[in-house]
Amino acid sequence: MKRQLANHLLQIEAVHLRPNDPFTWTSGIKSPIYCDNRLTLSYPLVRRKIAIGLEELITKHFPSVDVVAGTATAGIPHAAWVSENLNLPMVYVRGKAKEHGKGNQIEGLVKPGQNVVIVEDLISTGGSVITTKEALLEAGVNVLGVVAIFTYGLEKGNKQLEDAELEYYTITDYSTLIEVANEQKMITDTDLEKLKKWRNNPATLDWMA
Ligand SMILES: O=P(O)(O)OC[C@H]1O[C@H](OP(=O)(O)OP(=O)(O)O)[C@H](O)[C@@H]1O
Ligand SMILES: O=C(O)c1cc(=O)[nH]c(=O)[nH]1
Repeated sequence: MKRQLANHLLQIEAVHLRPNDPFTWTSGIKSPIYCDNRLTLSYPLVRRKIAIGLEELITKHFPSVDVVAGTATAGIPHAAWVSENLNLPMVYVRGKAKEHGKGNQIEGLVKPGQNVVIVEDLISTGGSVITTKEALLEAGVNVLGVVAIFTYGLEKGNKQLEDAELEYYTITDYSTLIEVANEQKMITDTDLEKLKKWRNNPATLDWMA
C-alpha cells in the first residue's frame, strides 16, 4: 500500500518539485517539494484507495473509535468518506474558532468522553493535528490518535507529536515517495540526494547548494 499510494500520488502529479524556487509551507518552512493531496479528490479510484487505507489504519490501531474528526480543510473530504464507510459520526475542526456565526472551532457534534480519531491529509511539522487535538480536548473528548495519507517524517514533526502524546499512522511517506520517484526516473540520483539532505535539515537552505 505504501508504494502503491506513493505511485498514485506521482502519477496524478500531486507531487511538485521546485528546488530552485522553494515552496513556503504552512509552518513557514521553505521546501523544494510540495505534495498536494487535494488533487486526489479528482480521482475516484485514488481517493477510494485512500479511504480504504485510512480505514484499515483506524480499525487496526484505534478500534474503539466513536467519532472521526477531519482537519480543515484538506482532511475534511477524506474524513467524510471514511466516516461514511465505517458508519461513524463525523466532525471537522477548524484551525481556529470562527469569528462570526456560532464561533465554533469544532463543527458537528462531539460529546464528552467519546473516543475520537483525527483524519489529516498530510503531516509536516504536526502543528495542524496538534491544534486539532487541543480543540478536541477542550471539548472533553478522548483523542485516540491520527491517521493521515502522508508524512514527511521530519524530526521536528516526530518530536512535536511525541511531546503532544499524539500517536499517528500514515498510508505512505516521504522516504517511500522519493524512492519510487527515483526508480521511475522521475527524479535523478542527484535530486534524490538533495531531497534526502533537505529532509535531514529542512530549517536551512543548505540542501540547495
Ligand atoms: O504538519 P503541519 O506543519 O501542520 O502541515 C501540514 C498541514 O498543512 C496543510 O494544510 P494548509 O495549512 O495548507 O491548509 P489546508 O488544509 O486548508 O489546505 C496540510 O493540509 C496539513 O493540514
Ligand atoms: O506543510 C505544508 O504546508 C504542506 C506541505 C505539503 O507538501 N503539502 C501541503 O499541502 N502542505
